[in-house]
Amino acid sequence: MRLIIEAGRACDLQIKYISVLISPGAPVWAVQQRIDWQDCAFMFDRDLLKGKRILVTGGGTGLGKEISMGFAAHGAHVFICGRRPEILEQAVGEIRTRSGGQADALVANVRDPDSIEKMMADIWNTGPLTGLVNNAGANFLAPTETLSPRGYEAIRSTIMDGSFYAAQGCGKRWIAAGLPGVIISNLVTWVWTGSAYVVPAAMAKAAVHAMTMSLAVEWGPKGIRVNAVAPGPFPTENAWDKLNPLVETGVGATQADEVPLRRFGKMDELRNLMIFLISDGCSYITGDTISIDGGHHLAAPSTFAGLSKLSPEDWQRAREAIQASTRKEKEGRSA
Ligand SMILES: CCCCCCC/C=C/C(=O)SCCNC(=O)CCNC(=O)[C@H](O)C(C)(C)COP(=O)(O)OP(=O)(O)OC[C@H]1O[C@@H](n2cnc3c(N)ncnc32)[C@H](O)[C@@H]1OP(=O)(O)O
Ligand SMILES: NC(=O)C1=CN([C@@H]2O[C@H](COP(=O)(O)OP(=O)(O)OC[C@H]3O[C@@H](n4cnc5c(N)ncnc54)[C@H](OP(=O)(O)O)[C@@H]3O)[C@@H](O)[C@H]2O)C=CC1
Repeated sequence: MRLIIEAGRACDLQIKYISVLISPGAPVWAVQQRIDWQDCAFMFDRDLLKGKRILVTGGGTGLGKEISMGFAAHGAHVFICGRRPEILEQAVGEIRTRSGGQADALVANVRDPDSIEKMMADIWNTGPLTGLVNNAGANFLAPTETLSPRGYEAIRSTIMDGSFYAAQGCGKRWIAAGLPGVIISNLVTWVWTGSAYVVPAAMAKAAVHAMTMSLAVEWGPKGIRVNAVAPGPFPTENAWDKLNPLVETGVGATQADEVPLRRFGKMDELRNLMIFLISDGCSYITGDTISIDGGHHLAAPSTFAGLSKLSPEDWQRAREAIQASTRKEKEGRSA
């Protein structure tokens, strides 16, 4: 909680500065929304994604919700999925209201291929998708020697299996119908650097990086583009609960001060890259993983290497804090 407040404070500073210019006295969230849409409107035509139908896995929270918001605001019909119906319904309401665009939610568990297949069939019943964003993710800090098979499996299956089955579900339908398509996976810069203490996530994201290059070649002749983005730190509630649960866990990966651009990423910046990559204007880019991290991974503090100073007692407290966050999430799940 402390660290979320810190991230919020860093964000507030930027927002306050701009709020003086735009709307003095407006609540911070309202100013933020107005700034977000202004920036997007300057960057792209608001009809850029008209006619597109895009699934964003894990689109009910965090980066997935923000990306979905950007697509819908540029004319796309977005579909979001996750395991918590209430969270998804809230997100759909927010996306429709803020973007003025179209959004629908489906409950699905990307760790389960049958659940993904059912979701794809349900979506295709109303028309084909034109794009997929593999965004659903799972992660928590832990010394690798303490991980149980179930802990490893939870992370690997969400990231690696989920991205594979979702890509395959779309790809096979596009190929059968002779339709083009676009796939973008949301990775992390650890695909190049690795990271201590989040080894299953670093491994699984690297696997999806390999899938990106491989499928770009296999499906390129069929008109299917496959790319990925590798963000640096963009603070979200869930990611920070799982990756920065204690005062002691504030090291390189989740800190802004060693990013060469000296700040966290902004949602608008990620949205702009995603809108570009999924649009027809980007038709000659495939097989690439594009970093969006303010130069973080090149300056080398972008991992959790600094956590080697934690004691076993610190790790126990970290584990309890992370698991309290997971328990809170689980209360809302129906899949
Ligand atoms: C340079 C960049 C900087 C920033 C990079 C940010 C990169 C971001 C990556 C992210 O993806 S952040 C996303 C965070 N959001 C989530 O993780 C949402 C989804 N999370 C979940 O579903 C859970 O948190 C889960 C634990 C991953 C899986 O849930 P599931 O219901 O399957 O789990 P459980 O039954 O609760 O646990 C399974 C297994 O895992 C063990 N475990 C859980 N927490 C810990 C821990 N902290 N340490 C060690 N082990 C843990 C748990 O004990 C279970 O194992 P068993 O005990 O049953 O053997
Ligand atoms: N925040 C950051 O700084 C960075 C994030 N990323 C990546 O961005 C993505 C989003 O992260 P972020 O927004 O921070 O975190 P969130 O936890 O907010 O997002 C993860 C989303 O995935 C969904 N999800 C998790 N497991 C499953 C599952 N089995 N089936 C369906 N949906 C699932 C969750 O919903 P539910 O639990 O309801 O199923 C949630 O909406 C992740 O892939 C992450 O690795 C990459 C680099 C940096």
